[in-house]
Amino acid sequence: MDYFNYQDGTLCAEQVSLASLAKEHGTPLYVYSRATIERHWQAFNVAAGEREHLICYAVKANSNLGVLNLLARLGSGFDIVSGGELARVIEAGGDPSKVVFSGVGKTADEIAQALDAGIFCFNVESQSELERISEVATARGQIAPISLRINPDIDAKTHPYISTGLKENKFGIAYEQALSVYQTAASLPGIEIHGVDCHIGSQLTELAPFIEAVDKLLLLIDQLADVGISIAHLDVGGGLGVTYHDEVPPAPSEYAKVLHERLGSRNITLLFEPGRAIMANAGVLLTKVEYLKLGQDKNFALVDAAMNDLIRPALYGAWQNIVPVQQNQQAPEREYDVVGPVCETGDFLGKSRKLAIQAHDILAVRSAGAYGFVMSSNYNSRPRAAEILVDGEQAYVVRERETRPSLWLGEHLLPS
Ligand SMILES: Cc1ncc(COP(=O)(O)O)c(C=O)c1O
Ligand SMILES: N[C@@H](CCCC[NH3+])C(=O)O
Repeated sequence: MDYFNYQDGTLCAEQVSLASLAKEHGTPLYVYSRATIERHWQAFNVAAGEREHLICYAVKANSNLGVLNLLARLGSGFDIVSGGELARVIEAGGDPSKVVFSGVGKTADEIAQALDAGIFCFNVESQSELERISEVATARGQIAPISLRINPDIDAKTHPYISTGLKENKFGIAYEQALSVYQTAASLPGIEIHGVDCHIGSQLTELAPFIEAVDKLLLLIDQLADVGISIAHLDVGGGLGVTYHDEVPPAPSEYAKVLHERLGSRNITLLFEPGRAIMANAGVLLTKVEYLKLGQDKNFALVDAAMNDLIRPALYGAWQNIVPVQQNQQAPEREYDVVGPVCETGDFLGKSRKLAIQAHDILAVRSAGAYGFVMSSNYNSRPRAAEILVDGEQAYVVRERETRPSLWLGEHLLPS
């Protein structure tokens, strides 16, 4: 079931018409559905079943405070990659003791901040980071709970920019070195070994790479047991794909089923770090058609959202569905490139889309809830969009549109 559907010819988020939201709040506008977010999170929670587990939502996918608060209320954990994300989780009412801290470049300040907050686990990405965490913890009289992020050298079969589990990628500790780095970890004063972690990439649409990775990690866990290092949790990362176009990714239940089969009767807590699978199809980006530009070879629909609002099409050549929020009976159907006003040829939201539209119509870019607003920028001095969270018949502004003055807040002219 899709909570974004047409009711009387108008696309709605739950019970709220997107046309009316665009009218009231202006465009570009991000709109999220609470029911969808909750359903997607529960799909993981139910799939994890009776086994001890923690779902650590990947904050990077969408770090809006309203969204984080919603997930915190469900009892979610969080996967963070910066001190800023930790601060947002805490501000939103998230429980720091359910936070895992990933990322290849944690600074000493961020490590200290996470230790003080009492996070669940550091996902350590190199031996040098491990040593630094030990030093920071020891200096503060603390012990850091850690897992090592292992790079299993597996092809996730996704876009190269979001593939993270190959030897050539900067992420994690090489599988061959894992045992020896764990032994170093066991000898360091500020470190307590809790888990094994991996994350091989994002937007995976097949189970095979996940299974291959887990099998390698279970082998490692057995080798660790042989040298007296016991592992309490296995963090399988995020990465489960979604349907943007015609992909058919496995459901969380299918994914969890194979994990349960692999884990069998092992006494091990299972951690997931889903981001996209929870948020992508829980959000849309609304944009208004400003002009139609008809040409001999190409037609352009110039809209008021651009690559600064949603960079996925420009950055990865990503395809996201673009639909009118209201059927336009008057306009002829034509093929358009849907482009923004930014001065770059790469500034497009979609190419060769068949649409029956005219100026002032509102379009919805679907599947925009993950890696949408969070990757937006002020390029071309464009203010960032507002964000709305719909809950049944109610719509809440969870972030106000940037006003022009906020674009130069904190900037200074040279003294005269
Ligand atoms: C360490 C880590 N965990 C979780 C995620 C979330 O991934 P996804 O949004 O594909 O679920 C990412 C991003 O790819 C990541 O780098
Ligand atoms: N930003 C990427 C996903 C990045 C995953 C982060 N590790 C996307 O939009 O698909």
